[in-house]
Amino acid sequence: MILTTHQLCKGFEHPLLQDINLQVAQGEVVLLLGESGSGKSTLLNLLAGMLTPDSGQIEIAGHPLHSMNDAERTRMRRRHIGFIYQHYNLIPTLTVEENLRLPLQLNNIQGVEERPFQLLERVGLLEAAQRMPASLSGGEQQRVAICRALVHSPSLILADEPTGSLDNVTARKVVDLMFEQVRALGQTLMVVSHNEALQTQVDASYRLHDGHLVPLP
Ligand SMILES: Nc1ncnc2c1ncn2[C@@H]1O[C@H](COP(=O)(O)OP(=O)(O)OP(=O)(O)O)[C@@H](O)[C@H]1O
Repeated sequence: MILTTHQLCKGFEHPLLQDINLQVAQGEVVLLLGESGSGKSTLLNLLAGMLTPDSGQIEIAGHPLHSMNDAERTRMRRRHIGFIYQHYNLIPTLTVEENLRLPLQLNNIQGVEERPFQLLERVGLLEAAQRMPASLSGGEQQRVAICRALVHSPSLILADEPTGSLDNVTARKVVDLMFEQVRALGQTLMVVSHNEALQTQVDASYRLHDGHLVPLP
């Protein structure tokens, strides 16, 4: 398993996530649905090591996230997680190419100098390599962000409402492209969305409801 959680619990003023048990295998694409405020982003942030659980365990690629200190969790996140945000979160002062080189530099990954260009070509944005993010449309920025999440071949890609800022037509194209690239590269993805129709495009779907993770048929 690439991702395992055991009896994971998290609350703020009130209990939010209760006894979350989840298993995701290498290469699986998983959809997480749930009403606004049900805790979807909180669960993703726990899996990314950006929040710590109140109790329970999280293992990513066999590494026990729950028992790591802050520095270890940051290293783990950089190396093993690719994150796709609703608002793209590209670094505005770096070119598209430089944005894609950053995960490689942070992880000291060498010998893959062509990889940013190969990924940009796959998403139809090779000509945009030297442009600044602000000069790209929202859909184009999200295609770059998908490349950034894939570039260091992380164990797990987490996407939090990746099409939430896009119009319907662009959203559809971007999400299709994200699934296509993730599957072509054999990557593992967990995507949060409000779009129930995505259930037909994934391997497993869950709904967060009343603090519990309910598998959908
Ligand atoms: N750091 C925090 N401190 C206090 N409360 C928080 C914190 N983070 C999240 N919450 C609360 O936890 C609940 C769940 O938030 P979360 O963002 O995980 O929901 P969500 O399912 O992703 O919602 P949406 O679909 O609207 O993005 C909300 O009531 C939110 O206010």
